[in-house]
Amino acid sequence: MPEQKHFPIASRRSPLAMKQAELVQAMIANTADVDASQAPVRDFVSSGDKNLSGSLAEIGGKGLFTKEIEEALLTGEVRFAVHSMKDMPAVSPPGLVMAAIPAREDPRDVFISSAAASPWDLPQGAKIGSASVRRIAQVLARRPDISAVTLRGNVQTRLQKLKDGVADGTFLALAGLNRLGMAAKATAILEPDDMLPAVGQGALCVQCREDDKEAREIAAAFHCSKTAACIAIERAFLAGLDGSCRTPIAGLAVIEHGEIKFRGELLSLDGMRRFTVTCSVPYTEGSNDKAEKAGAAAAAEIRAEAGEAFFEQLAHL
Ligand SMILES: NCc1[nH]cc(CCC(=O)O)c1CC(=O)O
Repeated sequence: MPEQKHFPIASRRSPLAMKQAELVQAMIANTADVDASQAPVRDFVSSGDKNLSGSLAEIGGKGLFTKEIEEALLTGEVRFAVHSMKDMPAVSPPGLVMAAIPAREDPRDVFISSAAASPWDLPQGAKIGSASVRRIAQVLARRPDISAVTLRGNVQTRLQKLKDGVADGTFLALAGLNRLGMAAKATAILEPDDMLPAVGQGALCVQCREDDKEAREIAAAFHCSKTAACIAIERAFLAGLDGSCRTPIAGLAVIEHGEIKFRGELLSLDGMRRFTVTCSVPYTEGSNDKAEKAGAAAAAEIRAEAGEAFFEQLAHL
């Protein structure tokens, strides 16, 4: 009798996370000698999802959304886990690997509001709702008159809170809206020059146990090496700066004419100080060494410009 293949996929329970896991389930079914029923999606409630009060920074930051799922991978309860790349901590926990980075969705942010066509057109003293220190700092940098309230929860919850009048506008990743078929909810798509996205935004991470050769081989078939090169430079930049979600950090790499072009940004929480760096390196398929070095160098450049006092101040908040 042939061996029964079983490749359960772990996901967070939110509608977006489940949708992302289903996308990966289809990739697995497409590439491997496995059908979807052999790769069921299992949902996990993370401590990040249970705790909807306060900002991400207050309740413990990155890692909060991935811990339970990583444990299930390590025990063998699941063979794959699907995460949003931007929620991944800078370092992989021991025993686990990023087995695949599928092709990236649109990395841009969107603005949602019934009060203005863009965040820059909001009335004087308007209130934005967000839990992202990056988005808040980026708005404050241009509109110091605007105030921010914490707005968390999944896409649906946030849209409802906006309707309830909790804030005059909010921001979401276009990738999430696209995957949920909800892009029509966007009032405006923000170009990276206007709002540089979070590192990893729009990309997924398919995680496996390091010693699970069979699962890793399946994942390799839907790995996108161009996306991975962009993620390599972005995450090296993030790691070189701090890596937590308490710091307003943005970064985006794109590949154009064989070059990886990167822009990174560091802001103070109030948006009053803003440091930008750009760099480019040749794209080499299959090797991300140069990309990683360039991301680390970009971080070092910004660190030197901002000065260590800038980081010490953040650490004491
Ligand atoms: N921080 C939560 C989170 N993690 C990933 C996404 C969106 C999907 C993506 O960036 O791939 C979101 C929601 C949002 O920022 O709107």
